[in-house]
Amino acid sequence: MIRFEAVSKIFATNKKQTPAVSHVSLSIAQGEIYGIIGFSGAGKSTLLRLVNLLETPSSGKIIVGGQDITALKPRELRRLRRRIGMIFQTFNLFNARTVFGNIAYPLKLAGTPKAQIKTRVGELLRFVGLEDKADHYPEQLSGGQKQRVGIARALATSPDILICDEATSALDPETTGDILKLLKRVNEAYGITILLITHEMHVIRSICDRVAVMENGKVIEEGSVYEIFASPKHPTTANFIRSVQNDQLSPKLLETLKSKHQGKLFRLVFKGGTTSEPVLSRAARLHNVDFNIIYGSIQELKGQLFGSLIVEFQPADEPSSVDRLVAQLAQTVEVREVIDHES
Ligand SMILES: Nc1ncnc2c1ncn2[C@@H]1O[C@H](COP(=O)(O)OP(=O)(O)OP(=O)(O)O)[C@@H](O)[C@H]1O
Repeated sequence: MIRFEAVSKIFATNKKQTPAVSHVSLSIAQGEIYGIIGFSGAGKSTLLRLVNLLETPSSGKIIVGGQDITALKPRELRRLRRRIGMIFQTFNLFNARTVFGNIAYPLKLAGTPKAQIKTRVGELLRFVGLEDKADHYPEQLSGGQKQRVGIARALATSPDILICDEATSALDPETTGDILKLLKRVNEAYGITILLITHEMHVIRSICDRVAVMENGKVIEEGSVYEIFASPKHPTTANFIRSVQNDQLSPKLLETLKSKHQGKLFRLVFKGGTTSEPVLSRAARLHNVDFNIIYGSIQELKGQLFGSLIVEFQPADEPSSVDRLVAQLAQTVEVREVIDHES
């Protein structure tokens, strides 16, 4: 659906060259929700804006729906842009137009007859849950409601692709959750491919199928959300994951735990189909070791379990039983003893 082939974008200002995007190659399949994550300045916005040619690439090809868009004539480009809806962090609504007027705007531009506009806007208002707000002005709406209007407007011309530029970054956590659910519904109900950029890993975890991690204009890691969460390869990716995992011990917390617990501490990392309880309790019973789950979390991600626990093992009789337990657990989960601060 969308393919970047060795795409670069260099901004040239006052004799200074800024390579915002460097040799990026990516493929986004039809119907997928694809996330691009990175810190500020990584090049995410520039990459997103290349999809509808709000920026033109310095080199490389961008293929959308089988067409190399860098070669489009102005008229074809206008047609392409109608197939790509866009929503923004700051909503970008027209303050002087009502909610109805905002959503109707792209349809008016496309020359849609009045009666058809009325029907379509009505449908969209129902879809985003704002039927009662048609005559309100943006300043009378909350941030979440404004973004719903932004989404309805972006969907007005029935695009195949929706691109989202930090669409939830200005919203509180609860409203963020509602907007993410709405985006998921957009994807499922209309089969629209969604490409979003964010600096928040929880956004990726909530709705994306695949993710690319960007740093200094480059894609440093790419894959399914599960693969990336379960086995991050790049330290920046691991940092993003830590920001939502809440299973890392600070040196201070480790000290406190060690002073309270006499047994050995182990981190058990669960990936894929293993479940925490039966694996752990069965093995502990077999080897006559008491266990105590101290810290961590296991969660479901894309239908698979994933996460880690810090567990204390205390042998009921002989100390070597802990070694045998660890050897058995290591066949199904990753096990490592927690001795010092974990980096
Ligand atoms: N129009 C421009 N002219 C010159 N430099 C630019 C321009 N737009 C972006 N840049 C530079 O390109 C780099 C990438 O910027 P970009 O906005 O794409 O990153 P980002 O990951 O989206 O960051 P943020 O989340 O802060 O927007 C930065 O160094 C930025 O300063």
